Amino acid sequence: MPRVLIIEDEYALAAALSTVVRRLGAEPVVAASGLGGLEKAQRQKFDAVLLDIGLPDMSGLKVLATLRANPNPPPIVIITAHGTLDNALEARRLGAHDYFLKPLNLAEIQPQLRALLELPRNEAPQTAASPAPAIMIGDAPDMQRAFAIIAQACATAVPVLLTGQPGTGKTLAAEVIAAQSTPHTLVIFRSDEWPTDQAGTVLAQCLERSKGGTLLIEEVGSLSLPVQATLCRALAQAEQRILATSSLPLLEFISQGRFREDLYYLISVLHVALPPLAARTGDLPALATAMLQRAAPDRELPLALESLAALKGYDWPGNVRELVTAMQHVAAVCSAAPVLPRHLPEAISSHSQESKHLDEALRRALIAWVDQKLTCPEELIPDYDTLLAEVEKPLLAELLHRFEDKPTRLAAALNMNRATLRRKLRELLGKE
Ligand SMILES: Nc1ncnc2c1ncn2[C@@H]1O[C@H](COP(=O)(O)OP(=O)(O)OP(=O)(O)O)[C@@H](O)[C@H]1O
Repeated sequence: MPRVLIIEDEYALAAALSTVVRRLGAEPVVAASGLGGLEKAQRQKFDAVLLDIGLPDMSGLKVLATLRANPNPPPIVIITAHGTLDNALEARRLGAHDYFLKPLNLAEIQPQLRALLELPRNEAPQTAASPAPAIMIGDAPDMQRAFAIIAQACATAVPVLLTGQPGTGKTLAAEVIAAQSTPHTLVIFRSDEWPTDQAGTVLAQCLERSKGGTLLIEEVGSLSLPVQATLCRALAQAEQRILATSSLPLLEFISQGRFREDLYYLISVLHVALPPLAARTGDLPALATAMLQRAAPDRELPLALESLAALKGYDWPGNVRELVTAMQHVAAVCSAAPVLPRHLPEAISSHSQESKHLDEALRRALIAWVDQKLTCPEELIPDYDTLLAEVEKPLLAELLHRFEDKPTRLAAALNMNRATLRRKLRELLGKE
């Protein structure tokens, strides 16, 4: 029986990971600290290691390096709460096989772990017939909410509606859910690909083919009203699980009489809303790194800070799909690391030009402001700390606003000392 070492100090997470490992027919061994994990790894042979970066006694990266220094180390998957580029790149550099972001979506981990352990199919009855879907990346609060519902969907067989702009990952999320259903047969029907007169027939065929498995109806809002009526009747005695996606505003369609309300309720027992990429720019470093690794698996292509800034400044109308293409472009044109703004597609790199203009505008405004402060007798010139406080005040107010007025989130995101931040908020903004 394969053995998996779980080095994780959060008891609940270690227990959940143990369940996943056991479900895969492997034996979990848990260590709650880095040293404990290293000791266990010395004594026993493991087929895989799940390693938390944030351990109480030592850095997970240190544990990773030590484990990797052994002859024939097993594949090591990093679990990190901070989806930062640095962590991910460092873990990759040290030879980590993969990394997962906290909070974990156990449903996603299962296929990855199964592939890692290379379990034969008969030892792993839950294995998806189709290849395991790619892992979904996302640390943003909206993505975490979506993951929580995806996890619930994986645990039941009720219909799920997945909504979001094109390219936000609706199909990917549906594939993740279908891979967890038994059996795993997934039939996909794309409503907007068929002329109205054929859609009904093709849908009926798909309903027949997917019996006992899952039917994914893509762009359900494109179905004509007669086909919607047929679907409603079919769903009353559905012999398959129904997943549906929509990038169209179904509720608006209902009020306009273009979408049946009863069908909406039938297909949306669970509702996963996937946020647009521009609303979760914090996920861009991890997403872009993963896409780059996929596009250039044999090369390390870290993104320069200016390139990251350009990615964050762009509005991503094509969402994650556009990011996938952008990183394929980078892999094709960038021959030596790091990835610079000039390696990005034109539409995106022009945003870094925009940020240069902004920097220039700020510099000019600052010159004018300093001129004004210094235009007085020398003894009246404010001291440096006063000037600095005047600049820092609007900066802090703006940053705090961006982090929902939550100093703890601001401190974590900008790597600030929490006590220092609180003091500054009190002194500069009068916030307690
Ligand atoms: N959270 C994510 N993590 C990793 N990859 C993602 C994520 N979301 C989307 N992708 C990738 O982005 C691409 C587009 O995703 P997908 O096809 O699922 O979008 P969609 O919302 O179904 O689009 P459409 O509405 O056009 O059908 C795919 O390559 C998918 O693997």
